[in-house]
Amino acid sequence: MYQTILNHTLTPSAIKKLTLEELKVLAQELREFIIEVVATKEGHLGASLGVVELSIALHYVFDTPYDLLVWDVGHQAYGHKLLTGRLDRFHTNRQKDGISGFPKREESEFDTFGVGHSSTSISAVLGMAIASKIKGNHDKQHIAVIGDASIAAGMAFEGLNHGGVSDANMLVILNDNAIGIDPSVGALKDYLASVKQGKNPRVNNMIKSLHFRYEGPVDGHDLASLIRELELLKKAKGPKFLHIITTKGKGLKQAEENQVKYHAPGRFDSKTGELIKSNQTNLSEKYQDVFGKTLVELAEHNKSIVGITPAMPTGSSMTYMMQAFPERAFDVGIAEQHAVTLAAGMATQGLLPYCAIYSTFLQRAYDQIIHDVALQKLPVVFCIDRAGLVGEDGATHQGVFDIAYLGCIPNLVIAAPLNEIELRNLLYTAQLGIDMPWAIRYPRGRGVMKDSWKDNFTKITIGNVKEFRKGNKFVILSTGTIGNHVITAFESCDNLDWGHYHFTFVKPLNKKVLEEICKHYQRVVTIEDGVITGGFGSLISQYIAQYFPHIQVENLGVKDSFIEHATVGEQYEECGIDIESIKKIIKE
Ligand SMILES: Cc1ncc(C[n+]2csc(CCOP(=O)(O)OP(=O)(O)O)c2C)c(N)n1
Ligand SMILES: CC(=O)[C@@H](O)[C@H](O)COP(=O)(O)O
Ligand SMILES: [Mg+2]
Repeated sequence: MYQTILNHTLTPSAIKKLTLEELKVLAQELREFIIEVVATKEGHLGASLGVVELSIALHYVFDTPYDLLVWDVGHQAYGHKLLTGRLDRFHTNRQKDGISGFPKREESEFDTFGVGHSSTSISAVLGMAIASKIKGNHDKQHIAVIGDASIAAGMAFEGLNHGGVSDANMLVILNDNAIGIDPSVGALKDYLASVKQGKNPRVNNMIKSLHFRYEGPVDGHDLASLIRELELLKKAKGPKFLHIITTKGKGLKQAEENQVKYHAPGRFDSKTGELIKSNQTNLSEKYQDVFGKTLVELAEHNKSIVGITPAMPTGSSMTYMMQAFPERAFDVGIAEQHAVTLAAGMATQGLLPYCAIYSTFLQRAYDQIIHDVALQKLPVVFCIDRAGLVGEDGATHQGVFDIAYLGCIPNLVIAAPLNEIELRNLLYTAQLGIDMPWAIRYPRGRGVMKDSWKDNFTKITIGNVKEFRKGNKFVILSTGTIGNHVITAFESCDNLDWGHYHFTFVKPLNKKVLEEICKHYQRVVTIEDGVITGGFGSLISQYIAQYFPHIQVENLGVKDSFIEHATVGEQYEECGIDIESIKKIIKE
């Protein structure tokens, strides 16, 4: 790997001394460096490649970190990280104790706002700009870089709506590459496309009508034009908007041609760009695919089923439903709140929406779950993907809160299958007829079944608890796929006096079985791959404290802290819910 201009001493003040030609070389080197590292260390690729010139131009023109720069989502900020003193550590990106894959305030003074969930940047910079004004600082600039998919979210519009009537020194840069993770959707996308084609000057009016000074569209890979525009906007006061056009994956042929796959491609050959295929054979199915394929099977027979995803068709495997029943499957863009209330509206009219949302992003739609769905007891099936620990995306993306935030909502069934077959049967059972919403949570990654999971469907009884082991003194109660760790741990421990029960349902909790368990055992250990406070462990502990106060309970799961980026295995270990930790508990 060579660097001439890009090197560890490079800082924004050094960048300012470079000529335009040198900046162009820097752009080339930055791309090569990102490609080389991401090829082996993995991570998000296409988005960062697309904003290489923008990253350089921003640090060249603005006085960062004095001027405050916020990257929306932050998956495109690798160039920014490399230009702000993190080149030496970039190979640790997303690894345990390494740098985060997203901007993070404690990591660098150049990371002015922690990000990971989309569409927060405009509100954040407006808040900063208003604070600067109140503190009497009128020359500071506050810049949000937001993508075309992220700007379509309600929250971004709320920020624009407020920003337009402020006289805050804010600059919103729309990085328009016409794609999110999957192709962008919605009317705004069409609107932006027509502006690019020069057909529709109305978009200027749309932004202008919100009282922003509008500039663009500008070629976001043309450094000279970018610098020129930014220099002009730097001098201007008040709310400003710059529309730039870029290509996601710019500079790597495959990433430009297959933008969905190269959003976060996994390992690839840095020279050829070809993906490196795993040589593992006989892999279990991914939970997302069990969901996606089962949904199609169910939808073939049950005409009331519809599918909804907010901007994650590939990630959630809603793509299967979209291909099989295009008129019954909806990608609504980054709009979790809308997705949930849309589902509620459909449910009032007799449809059965399967609303697939990552656990972490469902947090956005909390009020809608309570107010629009549960309160009205509407039959919506929340298919909560990426529930539990998610690995390298880290603290912003952990799906560890859902049991806690859903557990307190009345009129809601919460299920956590043990494996692919149970997930499939829960999806099946939900469409047999439900009189309230269901939430079915399942994790990122692959299942545990070595044989086919595509068995005949079996109805699951609400409140189902499965006894895996009978013991006499001690018992482990698990919910969800983490129960497989318990099963494996017991396989290598003989003659133990431990029992093990898997609770398919966290809500309603099967009190009858729980009572029998409590009468039989003296010590209870609960385990879950989510937060203990408010989670499965808390619910069990509450029950036991009330009715069997003599029983000793220990809760395993995520304690009161955010779990940072690492492999999922390392995160399990950190939380004490990996197989070895469980073995230790049962042996000791
Ligand atoms: C609230 C929320 N929902 C979904 C996501 C998942 N997500 C991450 S990046 C992304 C697409 C962003 O597209 P865009 O804003 O156009 O940026 P680009 O990747 O094209 O640079 C999505 C849907 C998220 N981070 N936050
Ligand atoms: C940046 C972002 O939010 C997504 O790209 C996320 O990283 C996707 O996660 P999965 O890899 O689990 O689909
Ligand atoms: Mg985009």
